[in-house]
Amino acid sequence: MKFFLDTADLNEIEEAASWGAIAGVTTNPTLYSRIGGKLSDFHNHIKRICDIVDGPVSAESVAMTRDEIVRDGLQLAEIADNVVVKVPTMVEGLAATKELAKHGVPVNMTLCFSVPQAVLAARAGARYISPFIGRFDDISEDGLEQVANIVTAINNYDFTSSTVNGEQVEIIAASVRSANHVTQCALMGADIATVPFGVLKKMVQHPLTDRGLDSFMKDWEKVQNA
Ligand SMILES: O=C(CO)[C@@H](O)[C@H](O)[C@H](O)[C@H](O)COP(=O)(O)O
Repeated sequence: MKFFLDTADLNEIEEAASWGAIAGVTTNPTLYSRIGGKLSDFHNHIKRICDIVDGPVSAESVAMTRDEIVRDGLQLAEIADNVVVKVPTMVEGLAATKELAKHGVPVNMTLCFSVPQAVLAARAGARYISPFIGRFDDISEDGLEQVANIVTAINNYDFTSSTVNGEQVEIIAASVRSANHVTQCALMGADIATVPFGVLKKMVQHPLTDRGLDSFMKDWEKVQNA
């Protein structure tokens, strides 16, 4: 399983990259607005992220029609070799994904909430598919179960004939809110979990690690004073 960082914050990306923990970054319009991002600086900002991270960096198109998404996507793909264009799972998005894949541009189909949406995304040539966990939990449904169904359905088939360079489509579990979400995603075989920095920090922690470390340090002090 790989981890992407779900943020547009350069400090968080630099810190997490220094831990050797992340294989990529995902951003979205909300995350960019959260850091006070400006439209005029968007492409430069994505470039800065691409310079820090040695792996795919998802940048979202906010266009709504096929042609606009394709135009937007081709421009985003020009920013750096590791840009992945994020496209919403909708009819225009599927058509744009097919077109972008033909141009050799990898697409991450986002806002995916069902097995049929995921299979359609894979057929259209998406390189990544992002089902959301937390948003289901927000409406009192089981987000983990939905993502597990999508992982199973996608793994039932070979979609390599549709993707750029015949690469295998990968599932990015998104809207991850807790370390337990990560545990369950790993057990169900999700390829990637994209996690906010706060969740990444919690993933490192365990109270028994802290307790064990504390007792080792105390015993080592005894050794020094013996
Ligand atoms: O779609 C992807 C990754 O491909 C993510 O960036 C996705 O937009 C985010 O995980 C979600 O928007 C965050 O969701 P939430 O925790 O705010 O509900």
